[in-house]
Amino acid sequence: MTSHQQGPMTSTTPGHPAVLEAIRGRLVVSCQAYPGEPMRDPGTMCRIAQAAAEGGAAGIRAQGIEDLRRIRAALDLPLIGLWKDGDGEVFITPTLDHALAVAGTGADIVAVDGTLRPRPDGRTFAEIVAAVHDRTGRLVMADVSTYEEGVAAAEAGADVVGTTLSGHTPYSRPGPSPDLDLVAALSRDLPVPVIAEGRIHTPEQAGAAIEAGAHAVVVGTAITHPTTLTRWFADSVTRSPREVRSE
Ligand SMILES: CC(=O)N[C@H](C=O)[C@@H](O)[C@H](O)[C@H](O)COP(=O)(O)O
Repeated sequence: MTSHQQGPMTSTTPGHPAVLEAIRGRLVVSCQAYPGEPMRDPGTMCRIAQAAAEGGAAGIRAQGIEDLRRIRAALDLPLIGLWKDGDGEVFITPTLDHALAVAGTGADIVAVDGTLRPRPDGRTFAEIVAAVHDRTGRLVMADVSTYEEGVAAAEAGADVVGTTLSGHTPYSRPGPSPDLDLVAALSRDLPVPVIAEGRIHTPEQAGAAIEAGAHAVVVGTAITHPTTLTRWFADSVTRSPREVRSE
C-alpha cells in the first residue's frame, strides 16, 4: 500500500498541492500503447512505467483503467490518469463517468479534454471539474490545444493545464515540434501550473519547455513508443544517400 492509494496527496506546504510540488521542474513520462499494438497490455505498460521511474521520471501519465490500477499498485509516484475512449473529437476522458472511473484507480490527477468542444455526455468541462473535486478530491488536468482553451480551462477550475492537444485539433498549431510559444504564453498568464506536453522529442526540447516557464514536462512517444522511434530511424536510414551508408 502506498501513500497514493490512501487518497490524494494533500498539501504539506502553502501553494500547489503536494502532488504538483512533487513534479515541479521535473519529467513525467507518458506510458501508452495504442489499440492493436503489441505493447497494449497493462502488465507491459506497468513495466515500462517502472523502467521510466528507474531512469528518473518524477511522475507517470498513463491511459486506461487496468493500466492505471497496475501502475498505482507498483509505483509510489504522482500519477496522471486518463481514459481514451470513443472515436469522436473528444476522446481523452470524454465524460464524467470516465473521469470518475479514472479517479477510482487512485490516479492523483485526472486528465480530461479541456477544449471547448461538446462532450458525449453533454456536460461542460467546468461541470466535470466540479464533480471530480466534490466526489473524489482528485486534481484535474485540462488537456488543451490553444491559448483560449487554456484560459477557459483555468477559469473553469482546472488545477493544472497541459498543452497536450496542440496540433491535435484542426484549429491549433500543426507541425512536428513542441508548441513552446503556447507553453510560454500560458505559463505567463495562468494562475495554475502549466505542463508542457506533446511532440517533445529530445532532451533539449524538454529543457527548453522548462525554460519557457513550464511547471513540468511530459514526454511520451520519444521514451515509450518503440514503433514510432523505430520508424524515425528506419526512415532516416532509407532516405540516406547510398554512398554515405557504404562509407
Ligand atoms: C494527442 C494525444 O492523444 N495525446 C496522448 C495523451 O495522453 C498521448 O498519445 C501522447 O503520447 C502524450 O500526450 C505525450 O505526447 P508525446 O507522445 O507527443 O510526447
